Amino acid sequence: MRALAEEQQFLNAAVARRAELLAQLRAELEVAATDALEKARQRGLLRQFEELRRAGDGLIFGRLDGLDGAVLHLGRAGVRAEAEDADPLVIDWRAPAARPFYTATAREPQGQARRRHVRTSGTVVTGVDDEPLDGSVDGELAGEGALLAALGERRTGRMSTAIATLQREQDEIIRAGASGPLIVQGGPGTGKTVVALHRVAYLLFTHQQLADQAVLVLGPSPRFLEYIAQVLPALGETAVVSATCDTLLPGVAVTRPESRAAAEIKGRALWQPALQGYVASLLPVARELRLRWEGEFYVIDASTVRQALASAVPGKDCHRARRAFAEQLHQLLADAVAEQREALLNEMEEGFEELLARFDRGVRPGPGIHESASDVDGLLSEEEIEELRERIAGDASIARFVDAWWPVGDPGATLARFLHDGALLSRFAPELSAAEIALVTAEPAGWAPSDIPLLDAVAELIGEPESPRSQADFVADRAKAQRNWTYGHVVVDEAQELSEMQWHMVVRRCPARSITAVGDIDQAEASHRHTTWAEAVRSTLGERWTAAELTICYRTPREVMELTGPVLARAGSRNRPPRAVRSSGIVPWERVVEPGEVLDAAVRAVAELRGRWPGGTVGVVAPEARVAALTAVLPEVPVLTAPQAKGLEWDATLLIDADGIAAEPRGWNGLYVALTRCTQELGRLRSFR
Ligand SMILES: Nc1ncnc2c1ncn2[C@@H]1O[C@H](COP(=O)(O)OP(=O)(O)OP(=O)(O)O)[C@@H](O)[C@H]1O
Repeated sequence: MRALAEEQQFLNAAVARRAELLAQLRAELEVAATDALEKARQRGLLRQFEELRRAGDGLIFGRLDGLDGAVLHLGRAGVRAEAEDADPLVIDWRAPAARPFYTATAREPQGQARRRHVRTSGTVVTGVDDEPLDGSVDGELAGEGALLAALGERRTGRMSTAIATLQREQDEIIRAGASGPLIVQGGPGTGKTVVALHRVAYLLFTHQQLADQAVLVLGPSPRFLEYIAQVLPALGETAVVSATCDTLLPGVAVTRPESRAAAEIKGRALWQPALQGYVASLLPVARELRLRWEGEFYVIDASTVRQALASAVPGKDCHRARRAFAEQLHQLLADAVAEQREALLNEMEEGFEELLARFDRGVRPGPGIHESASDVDGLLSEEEIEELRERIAGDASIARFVDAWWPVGDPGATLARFLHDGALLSRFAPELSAAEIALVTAEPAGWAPSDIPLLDAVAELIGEPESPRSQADFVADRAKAQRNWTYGHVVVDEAQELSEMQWHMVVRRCPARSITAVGDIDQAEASHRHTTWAEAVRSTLGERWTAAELTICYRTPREVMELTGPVLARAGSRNRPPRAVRSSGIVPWERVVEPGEVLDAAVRAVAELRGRWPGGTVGVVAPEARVAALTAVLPEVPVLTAPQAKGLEWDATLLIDADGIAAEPRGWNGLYVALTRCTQELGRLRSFR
């Protein structure tokens, strides 16, 4: 009771101080910014304001009592004390000082005597959980009571934050350095998504420059992005773009499905060199160029053109190479004009002194151009040649000449032509068999998911014409609008699904390779053939990545996890399912029904589950062939295939026709996913076929 009153008193003070700070920030933000510096400051203030505004819920959630008597309160955002030089009233959960809250144990107390979880509802403290770190209790979990309470809560269908109950192995990944790729393997329910999103919040807090570069979060499906949507703003982050691999290219949408065979072929890394070769073959071949300038023809010989191409092309995309070549051509033409004039003058000098004198007067430079030797001998000075070059560079007919000689296609048309031409495919992708080429060329028009990374690769090779950049206020909007935006960090969830070409697309978005990928290689459902992370990333990251692992399953109760071992083995995995942290006390059940009774039995079972989990969620997972019929009779619950259920969770799952799921492509992996979606209860319906 004393503890509750003590924390209530502290929370009251924090609430009052937050209100004060919000009022101060609001007043500062009302003053219009005049210069760039002031605007940058205002953006910082706005960020602080937003963070503090959102921190109303969870203003404090924890407290550390040091062995030295020091007391620290932790919250969703930092709250400054009134006195300038005083310690903060509440420290942000991402600050280094907050770390022992997640990592201190009885064995390694890190200078702490006690960890306290403070539960609040709005501005009222509803409970405290004390955990002494003096060795009197030695649990594996940090704040076990609070964690189990959080895990036992009803699922709302939207993901919630876990800042109060993050565990040590999760915290280590969240706060890991971000200078290179980190791949996190974790079985179902081990908190991979939790870790990925909290890591984004942590990195943005710790590395302020990331707020200007934006962070990209890639998820497997729009449904999944919706599921996690409110977690990041709740964590206080706005500089984040979330997308799926299919929606990464501005203005491009997937318009058709595809076969697994086609997706597998088009996901292979071989397309990267194949597309490079094909796009390079579209470069113009050096030849003599005849250009017209102010009524005269000028000739640039083939070897000069070859040299200009050789210096313009390497290391550049087509648009940039063409711009570099055009610049050289402008100079070459200006020089040719000057030379021709010199030759003409020489000729004239020989026989027509009088004419020369008149001509010389005629080309006298205009105001602003310095007198130079040319006025004396009729030659063009360097300044005049420069002025001439500028006129050539700005001339529309010269630009048209370059465009016609060096046409740069649009990425979509370029890729479509390539994919539908068997001769080109066998020339540039010799690894493909005749049957594979036939399959690719027979694909209909329009973009399938596996075309998007190819399109991205071609777009990168071709580059962008010069166009104005988005001026949107928020960095996330600017990043989203620009295909070749360089992100400060990329997080990939369900990364096991990525094909090699999709991995290329990810790396292109962050050439510095500040990437965190989380996934479970055993839940892979996509058509590629990887069974290890090393295989999946060999073509993009090589050996240069760090591995981390999550080993504890927070979601699925022990009773259900016990069913998963044999399924995982049938999926061909050498891994063991993660260890479940808790038991629900509910034994998974199974009913066997006649084939004609599946729909009725499903309706009855869902009604029972919904009755048993009021205020919670129920999800149904079934083989694809059964989804439509089940959806028709179960309009109130999601009915999904195993791949669609990936990453989601419900209080109770009804699994229909496990054998049917196992018989689908990569079906045992799918069944492993389906079994592990529930937080409380698993029911199964089986029918004889
Ligand atoms: N430290 C934690 N505190 C509270 N809840 C947690 C914690 N870690 C994980 N959870 C909860 O456990 C569940 C599973 O987490 P999450 O979805 O991140 O797992 P996952 O590894 O991505 O699972 P899957 O691979 O099956 O999609 C979620 O409900 C999440 O909120």
